[in-house]
Amino acid sequence: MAQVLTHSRSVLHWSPLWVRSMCSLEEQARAIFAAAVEGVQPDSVVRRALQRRGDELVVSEHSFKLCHNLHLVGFGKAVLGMAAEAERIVGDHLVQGIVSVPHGIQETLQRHRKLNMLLEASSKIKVMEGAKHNLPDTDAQRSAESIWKLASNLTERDLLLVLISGGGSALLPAPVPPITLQEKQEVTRRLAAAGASIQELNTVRRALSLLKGGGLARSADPAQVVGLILSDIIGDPVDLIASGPTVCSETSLEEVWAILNRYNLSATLPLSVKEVLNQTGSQQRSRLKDQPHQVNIFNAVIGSNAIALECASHKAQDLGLRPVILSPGVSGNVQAVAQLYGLLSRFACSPGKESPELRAQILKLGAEVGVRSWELCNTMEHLEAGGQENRHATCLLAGGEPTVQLLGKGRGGRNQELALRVGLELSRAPERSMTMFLSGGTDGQDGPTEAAGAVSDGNIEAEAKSQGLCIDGFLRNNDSFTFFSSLSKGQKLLLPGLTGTNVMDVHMMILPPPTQSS
Ligand SMILES: Nc1ncnc2c1ncn2[C@@H]1O[C@H](COP(=O)(O)OP(=O)(O)OP(=O)(O)O)[C@@H](O)[C@H]1O
Ligand SMILES: O=C(O)[C@H](O)CO
Repeated sequence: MAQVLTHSRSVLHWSPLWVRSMCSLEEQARAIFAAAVEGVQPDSVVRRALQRRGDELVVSEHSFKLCHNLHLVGFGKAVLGMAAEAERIVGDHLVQGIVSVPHGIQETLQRHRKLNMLLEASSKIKVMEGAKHNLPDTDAQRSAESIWKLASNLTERDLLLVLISGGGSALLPAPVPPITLQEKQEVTRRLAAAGASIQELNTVRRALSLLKGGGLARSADPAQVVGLILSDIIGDPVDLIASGPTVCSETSLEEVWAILNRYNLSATLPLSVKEVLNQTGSQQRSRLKDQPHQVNIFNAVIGSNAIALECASHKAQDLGLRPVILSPGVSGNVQAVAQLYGLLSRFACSPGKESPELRAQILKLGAEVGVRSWELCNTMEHLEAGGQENRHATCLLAGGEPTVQLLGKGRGGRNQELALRVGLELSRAPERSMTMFLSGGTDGQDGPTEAAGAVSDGNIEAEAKSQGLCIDGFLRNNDSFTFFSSLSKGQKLLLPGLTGTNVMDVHMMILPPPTQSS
């Protein structure tokens, strides 16, 4: 492409050629995001993971005998679609099922015409809604009791298929007596408000619950348990996703107390919680009085951020781009994540000329946001090779769940804030860059907003200025949704609607070959 910037970085000087090219990059970025989400739809993940071979059910090369002995339970935001597909696959081998799903989800899926995620009228699966606002409530507790009863009545000839996805912890509350639901909820609420991570939160939840931390699988013994898990936690830790009801974990009470101490909660815990956490090993064993010596459990992660990135990568290739996957584990402060993407764009803009300082800065920032140095080195190698090859644009893909420090009172989400911050990095970079950035939540909802995320590029600061919008002000107030809604009539927002799945966020940078970008 010829010279694309005619004079300065001001919006008034971007050539029509440049604007056209950016539009098509944006369309490509949106299509790649759609492919990432499509690849982790609840029905597609179940279809890929679960096969029928005659009277056998096959999951990741493991086969289980079917003889009208299959029982199904599920809990989480995506399990309705998973259950619908599982029922289509197992047919009349299904005896009964119960799924605990978010309040209002059936009506929402109907409204969005996601009919393949709904059960047939003749379904043998009972749908129980609960956990309004993602908080465990008495409806969810009733669902948990029904699920426990179903599991406890199984025999050794039965197969229990357990469908698990994010949001499952709130949808399967079963506090250890004498802890009440309100007390358990209060402990988790206070931990979350104090800034505890999901790993810390679920470690505590496991210790206070009858069904979490393998309790559900234990209650199903001697039946064979098969857990199919759609992961919404970085690294796909099966013992922590939905607090691991099918993973018999040895929760160390020291670890639980350490977490409660870390957030200064130990002294003010309800007495019932202290009582349960102070139980001796033998008291705990008698609480789980039917605890078997060996439980037959098989767990498989069937959908994850990494799988979404793979699907995105295939789409990018189909569109003629060079896909490079950075990491599915991006975490940490959104500001640091934005800086890292800004630096990677700079790196890609100057192949062969990058300074050792730039490389060192990238490695340092990467470590702060959960990206390992081998992932960064691998990515930089690909970016260099792409620069030398000089033909195709590179599509850099990453995923995870960064965090936003909420200081303002505006409306936004971590994806929109990230897109805005990366746009600013690109706008203020010393090199002219045609990099296009996209960040989106795979569930279709970014924070308390209607959008999943947004796209941005190095033109955003000038564009905002020409429309009287001051980016720094919006950022100070965590008001990224209001910003993107106002900018160019909301054209940069990503609005896929509710997707029915959730494997955290997808980040994407499309980096044109250096001759086009500098
Ligand atoms: N005004 C805002 N600006 C930026 N981020 C925000 C804002 N308000 C909330 N958030 C962030 O949005 C996140 C919560 O939104 P969301 O419900 O999409 O999270 P989630 O982790 O994807 O939830 P789930 O996994 O249960 O779907 C929190 O990380 C919070 O910091
Ligand atoms: O349900 C939960 O615990 C969270 O979504 C993490 O899996």
